[in-house]
Amino acid sequence: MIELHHLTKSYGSTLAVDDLSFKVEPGHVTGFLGPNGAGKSTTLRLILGLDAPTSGQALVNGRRYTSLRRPMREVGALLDAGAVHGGRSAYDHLLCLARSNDIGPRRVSEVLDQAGLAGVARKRVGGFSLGMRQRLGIAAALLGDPGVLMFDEPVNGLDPDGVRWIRELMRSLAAQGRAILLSSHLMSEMALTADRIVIVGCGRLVAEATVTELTTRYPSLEDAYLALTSGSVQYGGAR
Ligand SMILES: Nc1ncnc2c1ncn2[C@@H]1O[C@H](COP(=O)(O)OP(=O)(O)OP(=O)(O)O)[C@@H](O)[C@H]1O
Repeated sequence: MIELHHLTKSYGSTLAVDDLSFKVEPGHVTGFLGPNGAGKSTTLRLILGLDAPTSGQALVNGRRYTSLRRPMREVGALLDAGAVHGGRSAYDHLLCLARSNDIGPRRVSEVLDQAGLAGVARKRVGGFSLGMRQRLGIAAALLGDPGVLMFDEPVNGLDPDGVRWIRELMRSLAAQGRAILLSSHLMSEMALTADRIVIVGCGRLVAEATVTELTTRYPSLEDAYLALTSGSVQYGGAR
């Protein structure tokens, strides 16, 4: 479970996250939506201890990320699939991560298999396509078999087969009782994958509802999103 309590982060005069409170419960895929610059990535970074909140707190299983003894066993995350050493093989990349968290090599092979990368496990990551890097990032997130998982735009660069794989993976991870936080701008995919939605705008909570509630009140999830965020779009193009 992820819990945010009045989470706030400012960078100079920019209030990136503003008094944000919500929970990501086990057994659900919670979609995390908001316009560009709404504070989604900052929130994910704060949950992972990659940045410190100005005030408030983000807890994973009741504790701050930085106080988790073996963090990969509690929470896995895909934030930036490009952040990988290109000179290493996929297997070696995952093995390094595994060793730092007391995870054995058998698990490395399991997640490579699960991510469909077993055939390229010994190839250098530098030669991977964007979709293959996404798959590797997902394999890394799964490495510690964590109960909490966070994914930032996981379908970026994936082909239709990969998109369906991600959708089914997210749903099966939730069905196993894990808490999944999924950030994406792809409304059609979100409607098929998530069952709960949190929408932020200008760092603040705009809406928290089930997909069913939103699609009952509005013609589609996209319509709900556009109506609810109309006042908080900072970078809208001319129409
Ligand atoms: N390290 C930083 N230093 C200064 N400002 C930052 C930093 N990180 C984020 N910001 C600012 O905080 C705000 C929220 O950014 P953030 O990346 O969290 O938004 P987002 O919802 O993830 O956007 P997108 O959908 O475009 O990825 C933006 O105004 C951004 O410019």
